[in-house]
Amino acid sequence: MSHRVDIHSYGDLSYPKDMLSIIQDGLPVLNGPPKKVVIIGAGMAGLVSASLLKQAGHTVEIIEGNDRVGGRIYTLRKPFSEGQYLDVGAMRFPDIHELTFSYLRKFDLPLNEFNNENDLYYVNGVQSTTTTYNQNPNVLKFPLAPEEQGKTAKELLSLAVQPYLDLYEDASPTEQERLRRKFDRYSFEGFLRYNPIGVSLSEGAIRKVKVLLGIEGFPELSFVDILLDIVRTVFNPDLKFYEITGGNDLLPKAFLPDLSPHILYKRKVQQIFQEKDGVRVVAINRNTYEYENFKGDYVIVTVPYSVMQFIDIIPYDSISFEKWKAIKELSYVSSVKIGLEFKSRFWEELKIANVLTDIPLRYTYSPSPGRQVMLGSYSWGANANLWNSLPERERINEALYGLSKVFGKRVYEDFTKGASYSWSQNEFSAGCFTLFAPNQATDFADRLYTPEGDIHFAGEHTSTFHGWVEGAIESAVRAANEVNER
Ligand SMILES: Cc1cc2nc3c(=O)[nH]c(=O)nc-3n(C[C@H](O)[C@H](O)[C@H](O)COP(=O)(O)OP(=O)(O)OC[C@H]3O[C@@H](n4cnc5c(N)ncnc54)[C@H](O)[C@@H]3O)c2cc1C
Ligand SMILES: N[C@@H](Cc1ccccc1)C(=O)O
Repeated sequence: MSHRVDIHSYGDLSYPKDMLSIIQDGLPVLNGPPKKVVIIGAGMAGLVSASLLKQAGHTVEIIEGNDRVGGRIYTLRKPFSEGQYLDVGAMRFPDIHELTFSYLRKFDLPLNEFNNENDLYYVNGVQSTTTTYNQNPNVLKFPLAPEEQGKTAKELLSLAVQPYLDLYEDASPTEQERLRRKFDRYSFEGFLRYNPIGVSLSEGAIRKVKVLLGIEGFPELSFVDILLDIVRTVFNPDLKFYEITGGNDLLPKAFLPDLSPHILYKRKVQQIFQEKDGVRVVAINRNTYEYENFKGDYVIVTVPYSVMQFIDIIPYDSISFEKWKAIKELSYVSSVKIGLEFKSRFWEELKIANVLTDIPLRYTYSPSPGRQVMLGSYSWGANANLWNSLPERERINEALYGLSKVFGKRVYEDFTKGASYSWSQNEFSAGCFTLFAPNQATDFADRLYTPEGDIHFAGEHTSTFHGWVEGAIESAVRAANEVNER
């Protein structure tokens, strides 16, 4: 699979070229009077759009429901020891995400490589190093058809999707859009079973692909979105991943010296009024439980559409039926992460850092040197919902038990403290990130991001990089440019 993730960007700015120049040189300072812009949400989309608009001379006010900036970039430091932490939200940045790296460099944040390599499979009751598996893929005992024998999950997936990629890879953006829509009706599982243009895989081969390429939790979701967002990034061995040394929350926090005076925390927005002279945002102040009004010429909403359903827009029909449909139907994936702090880095003795398994853990990532908090379990979709059934204490016990099957009783001897985070139980996201269901790319198309009246929309869900910080930034640059040009 090719190194570059194919890019189609919404709006009239090119990705990454136009967007990089805006990040580096600012928005064009237009000759109109400065505008008052209310921005809802202080995650990356809110922070980037606010910083660009402020730099271009506009007045910005950021209304944030939580008590911190960052949103789904969240570095959990309590209850871990001093200097220890777990990124329970965004944890890795692929080096092809040029907008993200533009900000990491702009703020001169210290980076270290994120070890994204899988060392061990524990699947179908079999433990095998990745090396052994690559030499003999049959070692994991998936029941395969004769012509599938000896093939890795990546080879099986290529059998099925390469004809689509061959069509797509060198096509024009218009042709790529047509192809995306043509295959938008397929779920990932559906494409592999009824393959419209390639080899249909056996049931055993489909399970092998789902488990080993991270789709097991949401095979019912869009083939096209999953292929672009996960398979060709997270499981792409050609990409290098990085993290911020000290925690990824240092990225949103880097905006604070400039934006702190403009952020109001613990204000949960409940209504947006579109009025003759602009917009009025009503929020409940979580300190005083009083309602507060914020007026502006325009508003940029960066809130995930999942929780956007708790916000009224008045008049209701001041935004289109199609936009309401997108807000009410857009698919969000759940995710649970479990952090376990240990006295030692015992996994180094076994030379096993990252594990991919079909037991409830699903993915285990060991921390970079100097850190003792392991991401004991990281799961998505249905696999995450399994963990949502457990109270915190049980989640930690089950995660330790799962790890002990790989790492032995050292897990219990060295364990000191743990914590879990479930994103579907977060009132400010009600999920982890967007992943289209079949037909949603076609159904929603441009409606996801287009402004309506004086309301503009940003956030990873309105971007072409669902589930990545890159998407939040891309959407923020687009939305800030839209407002700046009005
Ligand atoms: C578990 C997990 C793992 C991830 N891994 C990666 C990764 O490794 N690499 C990567 O690049 N990306 C990753 N992502 C995706 C990345 O974190 C997001 O795409 C990005 O942070 C989203 O930014 P945003 O500004 O669009 O939304 P958010 O960060 O969600 O910001 C929205 C803001 O709005 C606020 N808000 C919500 N409702 C209201 C309201 N009613 N009133 C006021 N404020 C409100 C929220 O508190 C939040 O601060 C991951 C996400 C999760 C959850
Ligand atoms: N950004 C997520 C990967 C992801 C993106 C989009 C959909 C699903 C998963 C991570 O790195 O963990």
